[in-house]
Amino acid sequence: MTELHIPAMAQAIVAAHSATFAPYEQRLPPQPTPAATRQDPAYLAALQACSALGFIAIDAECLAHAWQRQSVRTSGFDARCWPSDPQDFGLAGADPQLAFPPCPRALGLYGVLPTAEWVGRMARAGVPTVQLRFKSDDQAAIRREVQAAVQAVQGTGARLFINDHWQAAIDAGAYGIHVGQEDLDALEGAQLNAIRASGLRLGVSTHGYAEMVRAHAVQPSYIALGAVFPTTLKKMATAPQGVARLQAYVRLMQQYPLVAIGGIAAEQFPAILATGVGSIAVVRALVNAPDPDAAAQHLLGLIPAP
Ligand SMILES: Cc1ncc(COP(=O)(O)OP(=O)(O)O)c(N)n1
Ligand SMILES: Cc1nc(C(=O)O)sc1CCOP(=O)(O)O
Ligand SMILES: [Mg+2]
Repeated sequence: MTELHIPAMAQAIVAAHSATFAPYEQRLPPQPTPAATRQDPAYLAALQACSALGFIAIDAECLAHAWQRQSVRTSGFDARCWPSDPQDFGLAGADPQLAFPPCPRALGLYGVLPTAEWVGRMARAGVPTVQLRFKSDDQAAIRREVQAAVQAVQGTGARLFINDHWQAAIDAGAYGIHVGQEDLDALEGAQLNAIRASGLRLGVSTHGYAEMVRAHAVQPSYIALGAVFPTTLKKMATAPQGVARLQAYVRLMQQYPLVAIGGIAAEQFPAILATGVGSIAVVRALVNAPDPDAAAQHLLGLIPAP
């Protein structure tokens, strides 16, 4: 394959996959093709094509490398074959010594909740996985809220993850910790080792291919995939991924328990579950519901119990 073929190869990829990513393509406009970091034809074609399909630069780069590795591994370039083999993304060969403790593949309905009171209420309603997402800089208030959340789930059987405040979570004996990419960047190696040594499970947020690869480097207990749909809860740095991308991520990340998050309401549960994720995380679908306990019962009826 010579450089003359690269535009044709890129067009073949776009032609084969634009229908798959079409429902959200309108929201994800073509991106500029980033500067190439290598010269292999499959890599160059995929870099152009994935940018045209709306993948941001870091994800187009990641996909282009995977497409190149796939072409070498299968001894040929096949535009129809969207990369989904972990080894093509450098995701194979986990080190069990460095992995965080496992959690169930299916975490079921996952309530992400602003206070310990909400955590207790939803745990008592039967939500099997809950997270305290308490945003504050007041260390004393954080410790109080985390301890109250740990107490609030006692006797309910709910698994409690603490968002962001990992030291308070360890000290209070929560089930696990959830961190985002920026939280991960801010953690020093010794701090990550301290979380691992604590025995708490670790969940990590991701918003595309590059972040999934980054998350894999720490071998967390689960990986969250978001934001699937637009959310008004917080300002997102990346566009909503849509169900087609979620499906592609689930195919690739089968080695992890997977949680879908972002703008998900009852109507979308069947489509999200059909992708194969084991858990759906929601905030507003519970917290903003006119009757949160009834909303929890409704959502619990839509998702298999873990
Ligand atoms: C289950 C789950 N997924 C993603 C997030 C988002 O975490 P993060 O990126 O750290 O952002 P903040 O929640 O801290 O604003 C989450 N909390 N839970
Ligand atoms: C807290 C959070 N993190 C997201 C991510 O994609 O990382 S989306 C999100 C908000 C989810 O709230 P709702 O269910 O109300 O849309
Ligand atoms: Mg965070």
